[in-house]
Amino acid sequence: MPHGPYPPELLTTAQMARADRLTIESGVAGMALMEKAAAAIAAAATAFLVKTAGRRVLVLCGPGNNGGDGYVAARMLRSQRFKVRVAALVPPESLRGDAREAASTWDGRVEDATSCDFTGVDLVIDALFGTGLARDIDGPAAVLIERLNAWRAETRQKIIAVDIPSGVDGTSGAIRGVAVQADSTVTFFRLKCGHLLLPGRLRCGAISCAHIGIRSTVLQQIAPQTFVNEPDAWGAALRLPSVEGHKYARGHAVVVSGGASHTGAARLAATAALRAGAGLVTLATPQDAVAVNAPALTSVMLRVADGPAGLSALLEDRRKNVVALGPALGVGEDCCALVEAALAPSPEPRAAVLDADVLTSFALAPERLKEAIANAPGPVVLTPHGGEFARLFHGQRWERTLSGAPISKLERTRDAAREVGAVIVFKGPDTVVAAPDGRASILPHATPWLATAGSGDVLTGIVAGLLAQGMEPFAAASCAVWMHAAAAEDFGPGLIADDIINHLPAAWRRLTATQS
Ligand SMILES: NC(=O)C1=CN([C@@H]2O[C@H](COP(=O)(O)OP(=O)(O)OC[C@H]3O[C@@H](n4cnc5c(N)ncnc54)[C@H](OP(=O)(O)O)[C@@H]3O)[C@@H](O)[C@H]2O)[C@@H](O)CC1
Ligand SMILES: [K+]
Repeated sequence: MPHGPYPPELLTTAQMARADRLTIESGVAGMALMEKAAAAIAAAATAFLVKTAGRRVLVLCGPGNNGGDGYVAARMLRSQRFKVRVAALVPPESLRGDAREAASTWDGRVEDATSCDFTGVDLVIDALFGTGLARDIDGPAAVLIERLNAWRAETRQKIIAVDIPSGVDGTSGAIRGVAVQADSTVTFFRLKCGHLLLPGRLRCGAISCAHIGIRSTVLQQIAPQTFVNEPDAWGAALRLPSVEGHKYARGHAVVVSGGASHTGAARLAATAALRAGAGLVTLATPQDAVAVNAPALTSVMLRVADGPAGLSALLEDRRKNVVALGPALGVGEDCCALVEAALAPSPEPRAAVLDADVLTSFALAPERLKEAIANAPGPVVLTPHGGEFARLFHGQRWERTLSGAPISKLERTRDAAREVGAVIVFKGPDTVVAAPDGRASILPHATPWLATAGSGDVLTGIVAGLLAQGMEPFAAASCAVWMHAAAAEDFGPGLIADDIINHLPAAWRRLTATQS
């Protein structure tokens, strides 16, 4: 699993190549970057070998600069008296540029990687393909990677990946044919999106990021729009309660309840909105559910709001600045009408969070949802999981471009956010948040225990609670995803949705510690 914290920006492979290029154009030799990259790899390998008393290292080198890093790391490890073998996919004489120069610094034997033997090896360094991977791997290289993975599974020996496990697409996280299963990955300058997106993330093991002499000022020209979802990315937008503030200054969220036999989800969302810091939260309940909701609430207020007219009347109070609906609301026309009431123009700004049954209800009429969002009196956040996303944005089912390049969850979320004009939280182990202006964040880690009933309802509530406090919507959605994961991590195994709510104070403590 990834280890954070990481530098905030995430790059595509094209952006990373540009960072390399800009650095080299500014007068830093490509070989100097490669030496530093290799030194980081050698340091990771040494730490592992010392810990495990291992001695024998096999470095697998590919046809580009990733292979170049491998040759230099091999030389460095041999100078520390480890027993190092190098096996390459192509003869060193066929290499070009920095990779050729790097290979020339290795004066030992170079074996043919496609027939190399793993027997007795303590550690493999995977320097086959990095950010230059351009197509699916097939033929002898694919067979080699399959043999390598089988060796690891059988012997439980370890693999360190140079930059990214070979076969993982650095931009999309897709597996291009086959991919190395690494135990750790040492990347350079900034993580790539493919390190955090599934399935790529699962191939990386623990990820570390080394500084190799690329200055962060190159990012001014590259202007990345994707960020690791950690407090560095959105902490500045947090609204912490002030000493002189009162509850109305922290906003008033309304959460809409389903009917009498479907009330729990909305109560989870409402309680989570309070814990996320909303000053007041009202549960808008149909008359038939009052008797169920009333005894189950304490700090959340209860108001009857029957149908779209009832909700419109409730929202006439201009202090109610956020409305959340979807959890257990029921799928169908009634649900769509409630959403239209919630998003109806209003003299005061009012944000909305739409989840669950709302997303399914509009699956057959996405244009209608788009129109309601366009006329809404404030920002809108949609929080689909994979199934809801696929239903609502079925036009975006393609996973590859016409040229065969994978289209990532990140790009699909970004396109959908632009298309619908709302911030989208595409949930999953690699939750992506994207804004219509192109900004996006990816959650670097989430406990599998978060996949539990009601977890999504709690997330909806946290987003609503942060929006109520006036947080900018992309930051609010990203922060909510982070807090949700942090609370779950704090609780640990056995988690149920109620525990996420109860552990939000721990997430707040972690968050405020990063801000001081
Ligand atoms: N100076 C720098 O820039 C620095 C770069 N650094 C390091 O360089 C790495 C990037 O290097 P890179 O751009 O040379 O790409 P890399 O990943 O080695 O592969 C390209 C080669 O693979 C080939 N190929 C592609 N796909 C294939 C496939 N499916 N099956 C078979 N072949 C395939 C492709 O062939 P082609 O497409 O040209 O036919 C080409 O020959 C980066 O990850 C980092 O480790 C660091 O040292 C810091 C300084
Ligand atoms: K690699």
